[in-house]
Order: sequence, then C-alpha cells, then structure tokens
Amino acid sequence: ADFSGKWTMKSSENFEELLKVLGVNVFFRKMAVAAASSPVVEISQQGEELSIKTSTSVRTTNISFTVGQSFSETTVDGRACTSFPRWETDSKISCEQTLQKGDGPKTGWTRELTNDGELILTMIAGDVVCTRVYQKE
Ligand SMILES: C=C1C2=C(C[C@@]1(C)C/C=C/C(C)=C/C(=O)O)C(C)(C)CCC2
Repeated sequence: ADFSGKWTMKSSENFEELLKVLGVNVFFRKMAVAAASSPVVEISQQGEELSIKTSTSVRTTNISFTVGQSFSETTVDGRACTSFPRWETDSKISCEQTLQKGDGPKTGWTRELTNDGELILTMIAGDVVCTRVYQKE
C-alpha cells in the first residue's frame, strides 16, 4: 500500500480521552484538542520507507522510518519512545512504542489505508483507542 499524499482529517474520536489516560493536564489537553482539530498530514513513501509530517497550529512533528526497523519518536504526549513499525496487513502498519525512560500506559499507533482511499490513524494508550480518519486532499 502507498500512503503518499496530503491528508486532511475528516473525523476524530476519543482524542481527549487518550490524552487524559496519558495524564495530560486539562490546560494542555484543551490546547491539543484545539490544535489537533485540523491537522494537515503529508506522507511520502518509498517502498518500506515513510516520512510523515503532521502540522498543527501549535506543533509540527516529522517522523521518518522504515517498516520493520525500530526508530525514535515521541508519544502523543511528548515523551521519548522507541517505536517498532511492522506490516499487520499489506495496507496496515502497526507500531508498538516503548518509553525510553519512566513508565506509563502502553502506547502505540496504527495507520491503515482503506479500500475507499481513506487513511485511518489509531492511537492507543492503555485501554483507550483514539480513531482519526483522514481524506486525501
Ligand atoms: C498539538 C499537540 C499538543 C500536544 C500533542 C499534539 C502534538 C497533538 C497532536 C496530535 C495529532 C495532530 C495527531 C495526528 O492526527 O496525527 C501536547 C499534548 C504535547 C500539548 C501541546 C499541544
């Protein structure tokens, strides 16, 4: 599957609940919910290598990784972690995260291309799953 393209978010659920489980205080939760309500995601993929730029009014994150190889990134609440992305199916990448220091709820994410061309991002923290659906611009 090829995730390349410019994506805008169509729907989001459980995003604030995700941040709450991660212990983000209400001030930063409200900021994040507002900032993350209209993100722009740009993905370029070359085979197994993906670069994902997620732009919001407050913070822009860039990650680059090769599926099957671990890399360093931060959890959604900004803590350094080691991530291990792998193909769950030929159109879904699942990524488990391990905090580099300290401890907290188990976190991870998945990104999946659906048959009707949407991109589904799930972010997991403990038993909370946040689901965000993106459409190609
Ligand atoms: C703006 C964000 C902020 C935070 C996280 C982030 C980065 C949330 C954005 C997530 C997106 C846009 C995910 C996606 O849809 O890929 C913090 C909690 C540190 C608080 C400061 C504002």
